[in-house]
Amino acid sequence: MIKIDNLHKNFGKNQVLKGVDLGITEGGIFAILGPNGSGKTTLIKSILGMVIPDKGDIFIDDTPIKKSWKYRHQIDYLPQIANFPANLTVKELIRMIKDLRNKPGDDAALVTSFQLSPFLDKKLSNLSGGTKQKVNLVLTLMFDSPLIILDEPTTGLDPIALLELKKIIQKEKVKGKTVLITSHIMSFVEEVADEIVFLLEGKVYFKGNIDTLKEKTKETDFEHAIANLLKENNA
Ligand SMILES: Nc1ncnc2c1ncn2[C@@H]1O[C@H](COP(=O)(O)OP(=O)(O)OP(=O)(O)O)[C@@H](O)[C@H]1O
Repeated sequence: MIKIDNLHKNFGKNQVLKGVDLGITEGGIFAILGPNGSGKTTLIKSILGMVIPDKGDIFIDDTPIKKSWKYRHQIDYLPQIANFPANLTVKELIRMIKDLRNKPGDDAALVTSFQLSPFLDKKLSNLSGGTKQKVNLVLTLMFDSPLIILDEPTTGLDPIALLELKKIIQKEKVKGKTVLITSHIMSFVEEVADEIVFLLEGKVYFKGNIDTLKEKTKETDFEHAIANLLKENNA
């Protein structure tokens, strides 16, 4: 579904991606991990065409994304930081995003799952951080696209919302969707991810499932296995 060849991206002197090669097959949940600043968001934004790489190619369903934009209709994206127009109500924002995408969106079940009904007529500026994140998730997950990209979806969520999010992501996977997630919450990653893609030093340092990672690092616990990857590299 996604193929990335030798991707490079610099921001000035800061070489963030230094030859990323990655293949993501269709169907399943893939966690993109790595220390702060390792380039996870840069990689995601490159896939979305929001960051233009200096070198390398990205293919989605065998088509290069360069100079193309139509492929983005097939992607539902949750940005790490969402900037909502403060004066709109939640209901108005949901309607606006549906109009903008010109696609039917099924928000009702998500509003129920995240217990957002009492907030529908409230202005976005009056919502708490966690409630804003739930709205952000509704805006992303209400469309039925084959590829879902979630940048730090767990930020600010309470335990009930976190449980709902896990259920929703698993349901999407069962439907055959491909889900890319970044998260610093290792327990969440361990529960949902089929595969780990670990970025370090601008490259994919490890790709595989959690059992393989544990074997490779000789750790029985996932969090320690990840820490071990970093130690191994002296990062
Ligand atoms: N638009 C930009 N202009 C300049 N530097 C940028 C820009 N976007 C990202 N960077 C830099 O690129 C590096 C990678 O950032 P990125 O946000 O991709 O990392 P990340 O792995 O997602 O980090 P985190 O775990 O903290 O979210 C950082 O050093 C960051 O400062």
